[in-house]
Amino acid sequence: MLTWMRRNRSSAVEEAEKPVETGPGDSRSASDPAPAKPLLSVRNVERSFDVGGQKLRVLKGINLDLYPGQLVMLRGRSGSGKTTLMNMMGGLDVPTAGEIYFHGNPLHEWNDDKRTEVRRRDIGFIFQAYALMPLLSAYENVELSLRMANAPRSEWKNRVTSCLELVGLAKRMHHRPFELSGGEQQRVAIAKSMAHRPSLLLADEPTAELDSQMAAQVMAVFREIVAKENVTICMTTHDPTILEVADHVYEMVDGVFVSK
Ligand SMILES: Nc1ncnc2c1ncn2[C@@H]1O[C@H](COP(=O)(O)OP(=O)(O)OP(=O)(O)O)[C@@H](O)[C@H]1O
Repeated sequence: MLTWMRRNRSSAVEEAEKPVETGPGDSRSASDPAPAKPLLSVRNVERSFDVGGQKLRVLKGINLDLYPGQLVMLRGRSGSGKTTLMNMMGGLDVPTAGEIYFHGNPLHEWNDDKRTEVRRRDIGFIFQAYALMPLLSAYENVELSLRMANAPRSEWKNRVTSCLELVGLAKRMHHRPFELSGGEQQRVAIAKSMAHRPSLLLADEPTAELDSQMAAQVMAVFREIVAKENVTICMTTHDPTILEVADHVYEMVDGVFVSK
């Protein structure tokens, strides 16, 4: 219950948490608010796997900060290490070396149970394949995520309805996945991933299965969620046509970030 209420922030707080743009022309005075703290920080992260007795170095010293209210993209060739990094940002895996802080907490030091708890409460995942329950309607799929997050039952109806409205599916609420297009199914998956009010949404190739028009709709929904829900979205993509929607793009080549 507390968790649920904690995420219902006032708009004043949301404004205060937005990142402050700084740059060469920035003329912030002493009275201006301090820059926002990162929601998630990745510091010198490395990840290796043992493959057939050999050490395979996949991530070779990654640094990244995600701020509240940002849409960030990771771009790179297949095999460059994007999913490996996302798995660690979401607490599904831990680095071989380096540190990951989520809300200032050392995710890299936490055991599996503690990371699972944070994941359930405060992180949402969106995958390339939509991960919906086939026999449940769009409404029931989204409701399921509130049940699993132990949100109070009295909140379910309003929250499910508003999430499905936000992704533009108010009129498709009672359709089951097979009665929806790929783009609509992905938008249900987005509504499902954000219903419990996570502060971070991680999306691995969310537009890979979609045509360009459906991909554009999904990206418009992402921008809307970032603006209205005070959530940070980090997604991977191969698609150069959607990069302009991002606040920041990290380009990954062979386990390191390179400047574009
Ligand atoms: N558990 C694992 N054990 C061994 N090797 C792994 C493991 N996970 C990932 N790898 C290897 O790490 C490399 C990077 O994989 P990763 O899935 O992170 O790339 P990616 O950039 O997300 O690729 P794609 O765009 O195709 O999804 C690949 O060579 C992969 O085979």
